[in-house]
Amino acid sequence: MRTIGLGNALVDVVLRVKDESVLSDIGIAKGAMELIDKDQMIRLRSASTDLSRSVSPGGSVCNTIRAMANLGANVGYIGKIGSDELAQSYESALQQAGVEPNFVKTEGISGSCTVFVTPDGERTMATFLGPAATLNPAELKSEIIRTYDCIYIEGYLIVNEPLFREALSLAKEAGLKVALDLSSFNVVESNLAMLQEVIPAYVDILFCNEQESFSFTGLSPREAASRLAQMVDIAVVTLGKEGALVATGNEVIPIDAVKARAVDTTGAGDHFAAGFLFGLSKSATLDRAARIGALLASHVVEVSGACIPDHQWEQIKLKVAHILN
Ligand SMILES: OC[C@H]1O[C@H](O)[C@H](O)[C@@H]1O
Repeated sequence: MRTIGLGNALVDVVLRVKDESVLSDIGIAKGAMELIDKDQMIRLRSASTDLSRSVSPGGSVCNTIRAMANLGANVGYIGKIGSDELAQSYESALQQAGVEPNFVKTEGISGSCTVFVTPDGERTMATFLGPAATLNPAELKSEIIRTYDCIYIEGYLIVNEPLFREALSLAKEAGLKVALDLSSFNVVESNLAMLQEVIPAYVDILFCNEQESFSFTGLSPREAASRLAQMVDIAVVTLGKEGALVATGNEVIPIDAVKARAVDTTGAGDHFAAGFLFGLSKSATLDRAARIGALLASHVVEVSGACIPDHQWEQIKLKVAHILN
């Protein structure tokens, strides 16, 4: 199964902060993602009293696609970047991982996400979309999309409604499976009606975490998983340390988390999705695919930022092969 990702191409600047007061100072709810403009981004970064900061390629779907490529999957990515150094390093990080990049390029600085990591490891994000926000439906190339079997889209794109709708209908017309991640509880709350319309109509595989599933259904995780499985073929509700629920038809399969010493939850859901989609691409059962997801999530939460270090992949691949066999 060849999978193409579509998302906001963003460079992450991960700031470890000493307590949650930073979040109330900047007015972002813990665990949420809020959009900010360039001036706000500059102000935030210079005002932040962070304990440490690191820069790495991010963007939710891009994290998933890069991790799938590191496992050896056949994957591509569509996103829009600027003309700065960040854009160059972003593109080469993808190429190095083996992703087929399909970037639309424009003038100016690339989008970036300021990720605040509090001492409990939770991440809260302030995103300057930059060029990513201007990716438009005409820039989606159907001749590229139709060479894939599955498209993976992030819920963050809902704010760009024409693009979001065009991607869904292009993919469906071309016979691709559509996988969607709900991205953030506040994105779900602000776009509930649209999601209620498009999910049953277009989506085959839905990923969300506990908060997002609650914002969408108002139900407990297990009830939500069952409800979502009435709308899509496969619904995955991730539960952090409690593991995940995978639902299909009338069946809900609980999946244990893989124990980890979590320092930063950035990219945990993205890596769960990577492992799960990789498993499906190898015709694994839902249980095994989700166990690969849990494995990848356990690795990424042990590092700062959303990138598992290169040297860990050989060992991860052995563990994945063990799960698949
Ligand atoms: O899911 C985590 C990702 O969301 C945002 O898109 C950040 O870029 C981060 O890497």
